Amino acid sequence: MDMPTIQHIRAFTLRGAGADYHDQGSGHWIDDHIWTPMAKYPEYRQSRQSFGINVLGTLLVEVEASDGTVGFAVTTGGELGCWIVEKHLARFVEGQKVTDIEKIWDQMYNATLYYGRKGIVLNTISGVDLALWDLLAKVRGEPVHALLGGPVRDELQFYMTGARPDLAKAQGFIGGKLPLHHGPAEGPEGMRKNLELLAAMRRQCGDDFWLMYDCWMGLDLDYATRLATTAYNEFGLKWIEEALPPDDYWGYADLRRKVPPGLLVTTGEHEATRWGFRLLLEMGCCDILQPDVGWCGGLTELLKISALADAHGKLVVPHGSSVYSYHFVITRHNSPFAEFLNMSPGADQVVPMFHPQLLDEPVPVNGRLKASALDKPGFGVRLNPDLALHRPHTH
Ligand SMILES: C[C@H](O)[C@H](O)[C@@H](O)[C@@H](O)C(=O)O
Ligand SMILES: [Mg+2]
Repeated sequence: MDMPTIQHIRAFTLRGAGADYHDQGSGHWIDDHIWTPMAKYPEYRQSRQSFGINVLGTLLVEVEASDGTVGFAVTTGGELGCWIVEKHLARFVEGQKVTDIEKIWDQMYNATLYYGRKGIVLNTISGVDLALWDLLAKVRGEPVHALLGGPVRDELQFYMTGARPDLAKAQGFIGGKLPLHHGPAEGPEGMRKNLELLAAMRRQCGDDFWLMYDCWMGLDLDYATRLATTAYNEFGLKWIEEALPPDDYWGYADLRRKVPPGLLVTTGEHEATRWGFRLLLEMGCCDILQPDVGWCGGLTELLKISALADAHGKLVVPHGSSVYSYHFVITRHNSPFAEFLNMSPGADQVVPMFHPQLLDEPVPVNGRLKASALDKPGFGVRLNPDLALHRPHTH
């Protein structure tokens, strides 16, 4: 079978939720006094949007093959990502066969090494890579998971991230991950509030339901150790997530040695490439790796990260990224469950994570998603045709 070639790559920006899921309206749980590394400044404590968590917006990458097939993907990247695609990466994509995914990835990564390695450049490479997997799978008329070796289980099971673990339990999820609202700058009073919230959720959810705290890089080693120890010993916290800044590999290794055996330390959503995750593994930083497939280098890189973690006996539970992680998780033995980020303002409705950008985006039913729900070509989603696309740059 002669494989078609990639004729065009186009990059667009989109505003308003979607892949840049922090870009929400006011009154949303995801922007309500959640602790961050900026929260030491009182003026940036109430709202993460106040310091710019949503400045990037969504990057939409579209790739069109010579047979007319179009693949696409969305991630966090906005206009910066558009520039990188149109002015730099396009030359490695156009003219290549739709099967040349590995070569394209290597050229995108090495050509941007002098200014990339992580952050917006890897977000952008991830977006291109996911669009290429969508395209190849559509050309072959298969779901992406079939190109990865196929499902290893009949269904996905999810924990839910949001302000209402009590509702997550009622909706059939296996656990609830809370955002942390207070940190070191708010002293003992803040610590007390963190523990009171967890205590209340434990009372409402019972003893067996998983409860986790997501600290979004915002703590120091001493505070994280004290919070984790009391939260585990008194309220059965299952894991403490992203307690420290991503570059503090040494801090994570210390935290993991200091916390009680049985409490899991997790991180990785702001880490990128197999080399970054190798550092997390070899320095003993965490028990579960949580790469975001739209930020770590895409599916091509996530497969490498996953194999490395598997050899170390570690789980890979990708940071919530909708269908882009579901097609991966269903095919990996060391990814036994997935994250579902609740994007309803009150964290009380199960709504598509990347709404309104993806049509046909599957959502968990009773906290689960049958593998068969992913059996459409590509990632199985369509771009909402009513969206206002903006192409800020061309090549
Ligand atoms: C809920 C957290 O503060 C973040 O907003 C969330 O995106 C991420 O850390 C997660 O693990 O879902
Ligand atoms: Mg997180």
